This record gives sequence, structure tokens and C-alpha cells, in this order.
Amino acid sequence: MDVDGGTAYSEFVQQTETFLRWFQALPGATFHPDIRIEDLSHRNAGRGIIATKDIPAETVLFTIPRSSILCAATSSLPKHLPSLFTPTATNPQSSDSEDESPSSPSQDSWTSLILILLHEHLLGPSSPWSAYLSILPSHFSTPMFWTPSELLHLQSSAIISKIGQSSADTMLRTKILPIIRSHPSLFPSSATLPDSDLLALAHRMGSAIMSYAFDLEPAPDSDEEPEPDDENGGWVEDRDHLTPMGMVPMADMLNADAVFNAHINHSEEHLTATALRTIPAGEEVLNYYGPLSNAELLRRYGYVTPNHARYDVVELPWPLIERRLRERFNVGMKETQWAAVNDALDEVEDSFVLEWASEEPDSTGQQPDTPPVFGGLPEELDEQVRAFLKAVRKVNTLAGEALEDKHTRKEIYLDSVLRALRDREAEYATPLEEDEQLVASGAVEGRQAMAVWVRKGEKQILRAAQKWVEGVLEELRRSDGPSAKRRRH
Ligand SMILES: C[S@@+](CC[C@H](N)C(=O)[O-])C[C@H]1O[C@@H](n2cnc3c(N)ncnc32)[C@H](O)[C@@H]1O
Repeated sequence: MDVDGGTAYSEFVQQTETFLRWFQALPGATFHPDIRIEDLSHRNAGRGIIATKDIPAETVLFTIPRSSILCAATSSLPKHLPSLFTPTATNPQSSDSEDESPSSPSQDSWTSLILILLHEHLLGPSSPWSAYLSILPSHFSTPMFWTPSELLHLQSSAIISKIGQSSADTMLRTKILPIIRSHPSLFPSSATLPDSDLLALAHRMGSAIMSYAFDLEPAPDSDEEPEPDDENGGWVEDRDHLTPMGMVPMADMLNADAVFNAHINHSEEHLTATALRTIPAGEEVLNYYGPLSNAELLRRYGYVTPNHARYDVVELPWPLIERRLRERFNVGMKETQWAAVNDALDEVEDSFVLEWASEEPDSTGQQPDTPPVFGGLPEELDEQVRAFLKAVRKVNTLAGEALEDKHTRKEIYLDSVLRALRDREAEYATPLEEDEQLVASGAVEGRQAMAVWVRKGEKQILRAAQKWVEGVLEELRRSDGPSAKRRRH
């Protein structure tokens, strides 16, 4: 992330101080004297919060009053445009409406928050959140903002197809710009901005939401404390586009990792950041975004970390497996028969996700010492290949005879998957060893380094999966199954 977007250092520090003063003046806010907001831009981490003295476990690090959360319940925008904001537990519909577009469709949680952020941002110093908004980044390192040559470093990662630049563009053009254009007084100075500038500003707000906003659950209506593992204490990470979202000043000053030491808890009136274990002086206070792969971390937040590599995944597309399966029966199989095989398959999964067998961090935010292992192929892949082979048996009596043997079926399955795994690895432009060398030598930096981490993680799973399949195949071929006996005759 480029937090200051080129802002001079002194301005960066000044903005931090203004934000902290604003935060501490909020009724009900607290900020522990032994923590400090620090400039971590030298390691591309923007601002972060550091312990200045040893902090005991369970210390409350800071308290955020719910009234300071920027969301549909607190911004003035929904009061002016109530028909656009679906009433929810946290957003009771206002009756003093000045809405001039009663027929406008209501917005989802993303577009609502984009409009709110644009409204508050364009209000400038008259927004109650201006000190907070001024420290939000204006530039992002998410792949949406990468150049085509930077994207090439991601090679064949499936992340490329998930960036969604053009769908975001379409959404902003169709759902955001028309509302701003028809209510210029609610978005001060927007009338002077051409569509291209307004679109860029809306993209910036969308990206800030992606990497800063929390999914906002209704406040608990009893004084019961949420369970510690209750989906981040009621602030869930699943972006389902329906849960209301909010920007939570100070909670979003925390950087995050898969080894972490703090947690955000919620109660009816406020949110609190609490130390999960002793945080030694000088250590960064870290939150947790969930068991995300580095690819997903990069897509949503614009960074990667070695600790997230244990949650890496790689996609194995079905066409690669199907091609290798077909090769086993090509002799004597006509296209019409293949069409019949396809028709016989009910629902075909397009691709299968391979991952490490990895545990979640413990309740103090720590990971097991042991490296993750590859635990096996996904059950759904096994089922889809079984259904495929069953269909082949039906349409091809010659192949059908051999396929009656369970051993043969398993061998065909594993051998085809192994070849598909090799094919998938070959789709990447460089070998795994080269990426490992690049990371170890520190020869790459910035976006290229992040891309190398992503593709290296994916190739490592492909390698581990190949090794795993080779082991099972070897075992199978060694075993004295019925097919082995038949082959000897
Ligand atoms: C919620 S904000 C955290 C505060 C942020 N550093 C700032 O200066 O405003 C999330 C963003 O911080 C950065 N970030 C969070 N954790 C990080 C980490 N472990 N390493 C590098 N950057 C990190 C990423 O740019 C991410 O999109």
C-alpha cells in the first residue's frame, strides 16, 4: 500500500497526530498509553500500531465507540436518500426524507458504503470523519491497480481471473455515478469533476472499503459476551454484499498477519482491541483477517506474508484432468460417445481447489511449529472422476470391461490427475526452483516480490500434490490387487 500517496513525511506525521487527537476526543474512546501509531511505510505496511512497553495479555488496547463507526447508521447521507438505503437493524429508516428519487433501487452493502464514503470525503473538513478520512490511502497495491507488465509476474495464478477491474467499473458507472450526478448538492464539488475523475475516486473508495471495512453485524441486544471464535466477535469477514459494512477508525489502523496478538471484540456500545498474549515492547500489534491464501490477501488487501503461505491454494481445472482421462480411452472412442459421457455427468465442477492440511491459529494467535503437509485430493474430484469413468463404462463396452476392476479405475484416476498436475505446473512461466531462489536471495521487491510469493505458493502445492499422488500410485502398483494379477496373465 502507498499510504501517503507521495505526501511529505512531516505531513504524514501531522495527519497521524490529528487523527489520534480526533480519536481520543470521541466520547467513550480510549487509547492505551503504551501503544503508538507508527510509520511503517519503509516496509510497505503504511501505518501500524506498536507496543512501546511490554503489554500483558488481555489488556484493552483501545476502545472505539460504535457512534464513531462510519456506516449507514451514522452518516447523514441515508437521511437525505432513504429509499437507496434498505432499512436494517443498524440503519433505521429516517422519516425526515429529502429523497427526490423514490423509485431508485436500494443499494447493497458495498454500493451503500461507497456512496457514504464519497459523500463524507467530498464534504471535506465539514465531515465529522474528516480527520479519519485524511489518513486513508489514496493509492493501493491490490492487483486491480497493477500494470499489465506487473500482472504478468503472477503468471498462471487463478487470481488473475478474480481481479474484477471491468466488473467494478461497470458497477460504479451504473450504480454510483448516476446517483451522484442526480444529487450534486449531496456530493459537493462533484459537478466540477469529469466522469473519469469521479470514477477514479469511486474506485479509490471501493478499494478502501475492500481493505479497511468490517462487515457489520447488529449490536448484540444482551450484555452476553460473544464467543472468542464467534466469526471475529461479530465482525465477520465474508463479503456477502448483504451484511451492512462500516469503516471502524483505529481498528483499521492495525495491520494483520496469520500470526497475531490482538483481537477486536464487540459489545453494544463499543468495540475493543484486546491483547491475546503478552506483547513485548517494540512488537507490532497485529489483527487477523482469517485463513486467507497469499493470493486472496493480495487481491483484497494488497500484501502477502510468509505466515499466510500455509493457507495457500491452487486451482486444478477439470479440462486438464478430463484431457488426461480421455487419453486413456481415445482408441476406439468416437466424439458422439464422448458427448454421451458428458451428457451423463450431472453437474461438472469447473475446477478443484488443492490446499495444505493446515490448522487455524490457536486462541492466542499462534501457529503450530510444524510446516503444513499435503493431506490428499479433494473428495469432489474423486467423485467427479468416478462419475466420468462410470459414464465411459456405459458408452464403451470394450473399455467397460477393464473398468470393472476397482484397481484399474483407481490407477487411471491417479495417473490422470498426476499428469494434469504436471500440466498445470507447466502453465507457469518459470519453475518453482527459480521462484524459491528469487525469494531466498531477496532479488525482487515490491509488486514483483508479492507476485513471486503467490505463484511460488501455488507451485509448491502442485509439487506436494504430485508427490502425494506418486506415493499412492506406487503403493497401488506394488499391491497385489486383482488388476495386477490380470496383467501377469
Ligand atoms: C486495515 S489497514 C491497516 C492499516 C494500514 N497499514 C494503514 O496505514 O492505514 C489494511 C492495509 O494495511 C496494509 N497491511 C496490513 N497488514 C499488513 C502486513 N502484515 N504487511 C504489510 N501491509 C499490511 C495493507 O495495505 C492493507 O490493505
